[in-house]
Amino acid sequence: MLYAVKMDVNLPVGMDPEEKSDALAREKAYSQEVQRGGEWVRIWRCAGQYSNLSIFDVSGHDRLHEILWNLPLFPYMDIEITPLTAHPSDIALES
Ligand SMILES: O=C(O)CC1=CCC(=O)O1
Repeated sequence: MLYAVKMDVNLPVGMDPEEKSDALAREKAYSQEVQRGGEWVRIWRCAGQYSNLSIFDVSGHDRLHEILWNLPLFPYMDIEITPLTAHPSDIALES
């Protein structure tokens, strides 16, 4: 199943700099590991926001939840999930 996921990151203003850089490094490593596995298809920065918009291709809700729950920055995120289905006007689906 395909999902569009928007993650808004809200790091605490007074976060310890070492804790912050450690969390960011772990976030990147974890994200890239899931990307290399093929389930995290793309990630974009939302221009002008500390947010990303990502596409996931996973087995279902439970697997998506597991991936997101394990993000090191999960405690600092607001997450909006949109399950995707085929659009009848998508020329990519023409045969
Ligand atoms: O958008 C961000 O900076 C948060 C994030 C999610 C995965 C990643 O590598 O960074």
